[in-house]
Amino acid sequence: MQIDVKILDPRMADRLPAYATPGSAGLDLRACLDAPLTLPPNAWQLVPTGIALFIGDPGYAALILPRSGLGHKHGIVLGNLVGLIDSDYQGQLMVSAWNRSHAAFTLEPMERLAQLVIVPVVQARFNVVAEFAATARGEGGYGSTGKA
Ligand SMILES: O=c1ccn([C@H]2C[C@H](O)[C@@H](COP(=O)(O)OP(=O)(O)OP(=O)(O)O)O2)c(=O)[nH]1
Ligand SMILES: [Mg+2]
Repeated sequence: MQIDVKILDPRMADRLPAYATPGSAGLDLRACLDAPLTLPPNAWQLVPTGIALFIGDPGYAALILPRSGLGHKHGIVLGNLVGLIDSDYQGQLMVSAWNRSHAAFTLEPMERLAQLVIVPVVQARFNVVAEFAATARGEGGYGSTGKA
């Protein structure tokens, strides 16, 4: 599929998100910063990416996810845990960078900070009923099927 993109910071012109390998699901997003940004332990900050996407089709959305290496090795994850980009959003993609570790971490300008995944979406309509059709599970949850 094709998605319209705006380059909001000229430095992004030759750094547009790209799939690193033919099988990649994620597109890396960069920290479009003018200077290094140090996040003390347990600090978070909204980081611009320098680009805007317009997905345009309500049958799709984008998710912003942490990068595994940064998250596991340095504790740099997302302040909102997962970012959800609506198909009608046209503003700059922003990444809430959260340093959940006990050590300060410095983000360098243009460093790959997080990743974006395009996903299909179903918009549901609700049908109000008094009773649901019976199922084997019914209202059972939270371990109701046993341990083994
Ligand atoms: O990590 C994120 C999460 C969201 N957004 C943008 C795109 C999204 O479409 C919009 C709104 O996000 P969301 O609906 O999750 O936030 P909200 O707090 O419910 O704001 P709103 O009232 O604008 O819907 O903000 C980002 O740029 N980065
Ligand atoms: Mg919202």
